[in-house]
Amino acid sequence: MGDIARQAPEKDTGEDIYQYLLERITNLENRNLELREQFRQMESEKRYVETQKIRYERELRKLKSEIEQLRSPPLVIGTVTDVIDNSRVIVRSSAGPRFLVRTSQLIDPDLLKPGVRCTLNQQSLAIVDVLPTSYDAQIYGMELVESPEETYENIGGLEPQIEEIREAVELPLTKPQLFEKVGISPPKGVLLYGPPGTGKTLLARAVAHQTNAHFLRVVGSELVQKYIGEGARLVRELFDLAKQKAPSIIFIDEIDAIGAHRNDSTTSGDREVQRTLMQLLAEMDGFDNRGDVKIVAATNRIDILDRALLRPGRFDRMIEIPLPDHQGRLAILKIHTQHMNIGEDVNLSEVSRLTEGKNGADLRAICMEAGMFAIRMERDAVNSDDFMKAIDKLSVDFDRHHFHTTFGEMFA
Ligand SMILES: Nc1ncnc2c1ncn2[C@@H]1O[C@H](COP(=O)(O)OP(=O)(O)OP(=O)(O)O)[C@@H](O)[C@H]1O
Repeated sequence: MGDIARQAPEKDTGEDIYQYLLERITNLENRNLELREQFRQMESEKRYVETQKIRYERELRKLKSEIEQLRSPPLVIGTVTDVIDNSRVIVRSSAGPRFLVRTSQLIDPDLLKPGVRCTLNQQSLAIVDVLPTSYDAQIYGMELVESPEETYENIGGLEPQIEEIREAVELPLTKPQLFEKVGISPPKGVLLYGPPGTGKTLLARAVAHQTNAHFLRVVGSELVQKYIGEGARLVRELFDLAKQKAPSIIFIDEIDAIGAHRNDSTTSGDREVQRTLMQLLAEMDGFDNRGDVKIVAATNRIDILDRALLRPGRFDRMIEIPLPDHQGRLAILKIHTQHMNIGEDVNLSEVSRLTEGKNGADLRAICMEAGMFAIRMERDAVNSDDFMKAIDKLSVDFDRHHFHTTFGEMFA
């Protein structure tokens, strides 16, 4: 600035004025260049802030819809006992009492006949939906797969655990005569326990694949939270369906949601959980362990499980699925990169060394993210740098998620 504002020379010979103007023009040009550069930088900062804004808006929308979902009350199941007119019917709720309820205009009045099952809003008790009369596993969030595609080769590490589950679940299904000859009963239920994302579901699916069995998966928390008063009935239907589809493997994920130890069941939610657990124990007790239905359950919280579940004849075989060690992580990384175009500079052993404490699900995410970095750079092979960036990104995401969870819990 000082240069530009310099005073004109006192001696105003033509030569001096010419020099002065030339200098001034050069200074102004330099200044112009500087300002242009600053402008370019600010433009790019603006673009960066705009993309950040879009990202945060997207995240906000996602979190809002999650909150919305969490806030929407669970539905009560009922059976229509009487139809008064097009807008009013009498419904017996699954918890027992009968109500005169209104139906929404969205529901075809022809569908509402005595005996039809429907869902009711927990607060207003208005009919929200009509359930199909035929048994439909999917409405209860059950997953039924004829024979899953996962095999033991898709599991990295966990060799001793694979061996154990093969003995406890696969052998009794494929060679029951071995147990008869020796005169011992195979285990009834197998409990897989360990931190999340370590391959418990994967292992159960692989056993079902190996034995050509149907795979029936339910999530403990959904059994008791999705349809109030239905938990025990769902457990009964789950076992009926498993017998009907035998050979089959029932997989109960998050069993701690129904099998947590509690001292007093005072709230109605607790009683619901208790009823569901009692039904599960009853089904397991009335079950022939030489049959061709096997039960596998999984939990991240073995410490809170009710001891009743772990008694002989119930989940009496427990298999720990720990976080992978260096060799385990390397094996998992090899599985998840086997179809990727990996550059020669990638050292998976190094990636494994840098991902201590990560689980199988994280490692899969790192491989995918590394692939995304290569795509963004329009390369067709993934290089070492992509993996390093993916590890950094996943660690940041993990910390952010952890922060949100802890922060959320503080205000819950
Ligand atoms: N040991 C492993 N080998 C290969 N892939 C794995 C392994 N563990 C986890 N994964 C990957 O992570 C995904 C999630 O793992 P999975 O659902 O089996 O974990 P989980 O232990 O059942 O977790 P949760 O307790 O959260 O239900 C799998 O589909 C798989 O792609």
